[in-house]
Amino acid sequence: MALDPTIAEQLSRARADLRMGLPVVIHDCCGAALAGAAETLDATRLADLRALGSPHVAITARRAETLKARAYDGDLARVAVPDAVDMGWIRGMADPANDLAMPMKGPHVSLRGGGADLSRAAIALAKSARLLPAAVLVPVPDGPALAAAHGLTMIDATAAGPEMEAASPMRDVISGRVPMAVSEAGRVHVFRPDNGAEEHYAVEIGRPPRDRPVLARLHSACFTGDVLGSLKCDCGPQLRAALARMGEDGAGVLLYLNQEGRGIGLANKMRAYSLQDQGFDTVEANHRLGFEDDERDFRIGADILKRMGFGSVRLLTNNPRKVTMMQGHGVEVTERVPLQVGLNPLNAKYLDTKAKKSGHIL
Ligand SMILES: Nc1nc2c(ncn2[C@@H]2O[C@H](COP(=O)(O)OP(=O)(O)OP(=O)(O)O)[C@@H](O)[C@H]2O)c(=O)[nH]1
Ligand SMILES: [Zn+2]
Repeated sequence: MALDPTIAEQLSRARADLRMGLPVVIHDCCGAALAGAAETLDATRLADLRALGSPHVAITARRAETLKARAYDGDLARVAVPDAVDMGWIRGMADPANDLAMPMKGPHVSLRGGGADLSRAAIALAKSARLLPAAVLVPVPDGPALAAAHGLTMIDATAAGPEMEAASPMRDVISGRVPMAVSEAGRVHVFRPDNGAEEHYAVEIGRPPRDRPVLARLHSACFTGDVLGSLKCDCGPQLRAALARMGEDGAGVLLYLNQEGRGIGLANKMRAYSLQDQGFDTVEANHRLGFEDDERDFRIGADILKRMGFGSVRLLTNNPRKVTMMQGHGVEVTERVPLQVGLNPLNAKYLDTKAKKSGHIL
């Protein structure tokens, strides 16, 4: 029936559940598990999980490396939750905040064999909910019965994998005129993905012709830099310089993509900042949290540009990866236009790390 939620809709519900601390049922051909996010599960719900069997905590191989836990499943590790531990232990497995002050005591017992697909889906869900990429799972004999009995969201891991990998169709919801300091001919377009994820915005300056390369900027949201004027990064000055340049030229398009913290969300970015205060650089901090260096989905930017009718761009960026990604997703980059602004004593090391480890051109 058309009223039945699609897998994309079920995943969106599951993200909301996990953010609230409510476990979800994940199943595939071979079994089922009850899964909660390590960040949000509480003691009562952990007790509920324990009443059903022996839980394990699933963490990414990046996080496992820091904890010295064996990642037998390649990209992830499933670590048995000892009987005597409480939620503090589970949070310690997921959150590196106290790694240095109070290291987690091993040895950690990693599970081996038996398949890790349900754990993989649970980590991917936690990550896409912008939580720490770690989940607590307990195998259950009859997933559908458990979900029905308690009104829990149920996810088919086999369908969820490809759905989470796929780019969600984006709707052009509305646009409105916004006169701006850099140009009175400003217009903001709002794009909404079908899968219930964040909206993204396109700021169009003037009326750039669609049949010629447009001056374009893909700007990833940075609340601290864009709004607060943080000196830890160069985002605020880059945002303003890009808009100013488009204003001077009389035409351009700036995509404001809600991919805060290179796609890990503001809470996780603040966790990364705390680690940076402990001496780790921007890339190491992401890894200790269990993330990759850059978790952004660059297809979103390419899709929005194409939907607006732009097939080729002069891209304002210092990041060669953005150029490759645009080309790979059907947007021709006729020129990379450097955007080097906002260097200050407090972000010099950060920019140096981006040049050395992430290939940015200084
Ligand atoms: N995870 C994480 N994200 C950060 C950090 N500092 C800034 N960001 C985010 O990084 C994104 C900006 O990415 P950058 O790498 O500065 O720039 P870029 O967009 O890849 O490249 P340019 O086009 O040259 O600016 C924004 O989403 C910021 O919120 C940090 O230390 N850790
Ligand atoms: Zn920033």
